[in-house]
Order: sequence, then structure tokens, then C-alpha cells
Amino acid sequence: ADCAIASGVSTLKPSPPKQRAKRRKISGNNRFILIGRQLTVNPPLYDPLSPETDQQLRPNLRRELIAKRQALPDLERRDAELTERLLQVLDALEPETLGAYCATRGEFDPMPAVTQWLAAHPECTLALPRVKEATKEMTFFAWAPGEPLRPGPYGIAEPTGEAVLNPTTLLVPCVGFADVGLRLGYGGGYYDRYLAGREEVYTVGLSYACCELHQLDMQPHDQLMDLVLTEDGLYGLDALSLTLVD
Ligand SMILES: Nc1nc2c(c(=O)[nH]1)N(C=O)[C@@H](CNc1ccc(C(=O)N[C@@H](CCC(=O)O)C(=O)O)cc1)CN2
Ligand SMILES: Nc1ncnc2c1ncn2[C@@H]1O[C@H](COP(=O)(O)OP(=O)(O)OP(=O)(O)O)[C@@H](O)[C@H]1O
Repeated sequence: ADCAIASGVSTLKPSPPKQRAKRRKISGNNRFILIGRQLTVNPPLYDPLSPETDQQLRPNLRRELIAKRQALPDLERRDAELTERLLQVLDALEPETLGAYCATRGEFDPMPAVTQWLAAHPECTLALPRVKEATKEMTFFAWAPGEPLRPGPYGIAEPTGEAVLNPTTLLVPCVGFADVGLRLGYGGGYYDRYLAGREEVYTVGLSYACCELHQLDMQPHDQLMDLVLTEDGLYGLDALSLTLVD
């Protein structure tokens, strides 16, 4: 079944986005631990990491994953495959306002797919984030391919306009991910903070297959991605519940 899901994007039948009132969520203050495809609730089946140990390990994990993706062979093929998959998912979701990002540190660059999709769907508006380091806030501003960008915090390019937009579909870069849609970012908590209370936003994580994590403690503030795309497959709770039609 894994292979069928991984290779079957073009035959997937996602439900129309308008029927999705809220982003998928696992509620409550329980401690969730992910082992393979199993999401375990208290009491865990194995000794979990203490929160302190988990917090100490995360910076190393981030460094390792970033180094791994920056050393990936066949990057051109992988990017072409991920671009194709992203285009298929955009076709299925038909976003009204699409939030994207300017790739940094070896992240998958969504712009080739986004630019191509926008050219065919001029009714869709694009937005890019600007962050405030002091408050760890993120705001999305309208931007179109070709418009100016300026360097922002962390060396990430930012839009220069003043029109605030609230994306209905958000492309989210993931340093690491677990298959239910759990995400590891750079540690600023920007996306978790932005998405808290915005459950109507449909989230599409983007990562490479080598950054899949098989064990990651879920933190109370973690926002699940509805889908995660890599060059090899489709993950997240929406992917797991999708049926394949041949
Ligand atoms: N392309 C892109 N743009 C993005 C994000 C992203 O992940 N990718 N963001 C997603 O949030 C926001 C920026 N978030 C960031 C948060 C922290 C660091 C950072 O450099 N952190 C420190 C310490 C990290 C740690 O605790 O391990 C560092 O790496 O030195 C960089 C970006 C907004 N824009
Ligand atoms: N909704 C929230 N409200 C307040 N603080 C939050 C919220 N979400 C996350 N945080 C805080 O942000 C910090 C970083 O969170 P985490 O380690 O999950 O970041 P990340 O998702 O890897 O990073 P990023 O989203 O920037 O790429 C944590 O200390 C966490 O407590």
C-alpha cells in the first residue's frame, strides 16, 4: 500500500477543498509519540525522551537533516519530481490565495511550480512571509513573480509590498517530517504560531525523502501538516485517508 500511495499522485481523488472546514488536528494535552505509522497516546509503549533531552537533541537533528539534504545526489531529478507532484496537488486544491516561501539552506524551491501554476491560474494570488525576529511573528504579503525582494532576517528573501494577505493554502518548508504530518522546522516556532487559531488554512509541507523521521515527540504547540510532499511520496493524514482509483 505504501508504494501505491507513493507513486499514485495522478490517480488520487482528494476531496474538494471547500468541504474542508478545518485543518486536521489531534486534540488534547496528551503526550503523543510517533513510532512508524503508530501514533501512541499515554501511556507510551516505550521510554520516551524527556522534554529536556528532546529539546537538546533537536538542534543536532536540524543540523544533520540540513546537511543531508544539502549533500543529496541527483538533485535535479528530485526537484523535477517534487515540482511535478506539487503541480498535481495544486491542481487538486485550487488555492485562492497561496502562501509560499523563498528557499534557503538547501530547501526545496517551490517557485518553479508556483510560477507555472499561477501563469495558468491568474485568479490565484500569491503571498510570501515577512518575520519579526523580536516577537517571532510572521505576516504574509502579496507578491508576484518578478517583483522585488529584499534580504530579511536569517538571510531569507522577503517581499517589499504592504498588502497583507491570508493564504488559504500554505506551502510549508520542513527540515524534517514524520508521516502523519508532524513537522520539524528551524526552531523559531514561526509556522506553529502563525497556524495556531487559523485552522481553515490548508497546509502542504515540502521536504525531501531523506528528511523523514521515524520517531519524533509531538509537542503541544505542533500544528500538523495536512499533506507532506517529497520526491518519493505523499504523507500526512489526508494522504493516509485518500483512496486510490485505477
Ligand atoms: N524559506 C523559509 N523561509 C522562512 C522559514 C523557513 O523555514 N524557510 N521560516 C520558518 O519558520 C521562517 C523563518 N524561520 C527561521 C527560524 C529560525 C532560524 C534560525 O536560524 N534559527 C537558529 C537556531 C535554531 C535552533 O534552535 O536550532 C539557527 O539556525 O541558528 C531561521 C529561520 C519564515 N521564513
Ligand atoms: N502557538 C505558539 N504560541 C507560543 N509559542 C509557541 C507557539 N508555537 C510554538 N511556540 C514556541 O516556539 C518555539 C519553537 O518551536 P519549535 O521547536 O516547534 O519550532 P519549529 O516548528 O521547528 O520552527 P519554525 O516553525 O520556525 O521553522 C518553542 O519554544 C515553542 O514553545
